Amino acid sequence: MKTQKIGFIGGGNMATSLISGLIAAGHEPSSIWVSDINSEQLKSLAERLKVNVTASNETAVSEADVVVLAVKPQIMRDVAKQIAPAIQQRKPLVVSIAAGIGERSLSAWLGPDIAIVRCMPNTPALVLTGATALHANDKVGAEQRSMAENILRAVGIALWVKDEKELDAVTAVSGSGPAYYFLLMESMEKAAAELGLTEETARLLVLQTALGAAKIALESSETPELLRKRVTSPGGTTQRAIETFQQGGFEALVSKALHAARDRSVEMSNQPEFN
Ligand SMILES: NC(=O)C1=CN([C@@H]2O[C@H](COP(=O)(O)OP(=O)(O)OC[C@H]3O[C@@H](n4cnc5c(N)ncnc54)[C@H](O)[C@@H]3O)[C@@H](O)[C@H]2O)C=CC1
Ligand SMILES: O=C(O)[C@@H]1CCC=N1
Repeated sequence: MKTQKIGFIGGGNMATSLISGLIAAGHEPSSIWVSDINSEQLKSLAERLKVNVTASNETAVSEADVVVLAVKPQIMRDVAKQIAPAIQQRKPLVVSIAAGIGERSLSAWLGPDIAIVRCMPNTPALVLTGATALHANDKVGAEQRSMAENILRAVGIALWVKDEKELDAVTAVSGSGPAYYFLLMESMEKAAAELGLTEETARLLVLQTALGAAKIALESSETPELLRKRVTSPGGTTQRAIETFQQGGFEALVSKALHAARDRSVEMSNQPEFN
């Protein structure tokens, strides 16, 4: 894997996370190419990460065994059509991280017989704690599957899903998920301030508690429900808070929010510009 040449089309937030992770995992910066229309972004990537940069998407493709499409979904069609001749010539593995763009659309834009892996990463990739789900089209061979998996594994966990449709649920759970936890952190910090704690104390207690809860849940063989019950002394403070959450419809609201995100993902993939 370490000798694979990887071309990133788009060098923004997610691409920068992936590239940082790949380099931290031992991938040679000299075998990574990044193209972007933003010259400042390219300059910063070249200086900080010592990767090859270019303003030409075709050049990034022509150097690569794996091409990672990391531009916004809204411009994916134009970018894919622009690089299609270079892709057809080289036939690299194409890995797309764009939300809502289906393999059928990518395949139509890039031309026939292209091995495509579509995936949904999340922003904790930036701190090497990402969660990504991947799906491969029927042109992807075993070696290419492990190439794609290795790229995403460099920034966290990577799991395959059988059906491309599952990526809509994945988007609702882990793609958007960091924002849900941030919302809970924001709300807890505000409430802690109302209870008289300083901003700094509130922030540190909320963040360390989130980290501790995630760590204990990951390291324990017990379910979150059981772990919650362990914190909840009968008749105590936690019980009072949990009852307040449940009386306010917390679980139903979480379910409604995830369904709404999943439905939006489906809706986005049906938009004319995504097809
Ligand atoms: N931010 C998130 O939480 C997640 C984002 N994604 C997906 O990752 C992709 C990238 O998102 P971000 O990195 O957050 O966006 P970003 O805006 O930080 O990066 C996109 C980059 O593409 C560049 N670009 C624009 N037009 C271009 C062109 N014609 N050719 C080459 N480069 C061009 C921009 O200058 C920018 O640097 C999106 O498709 C998004 O759906 C996936 C999972 C999570
Ligand atoms: O909000 C969005 O549409 C993208 C997909 C997952 C995270 N951000």
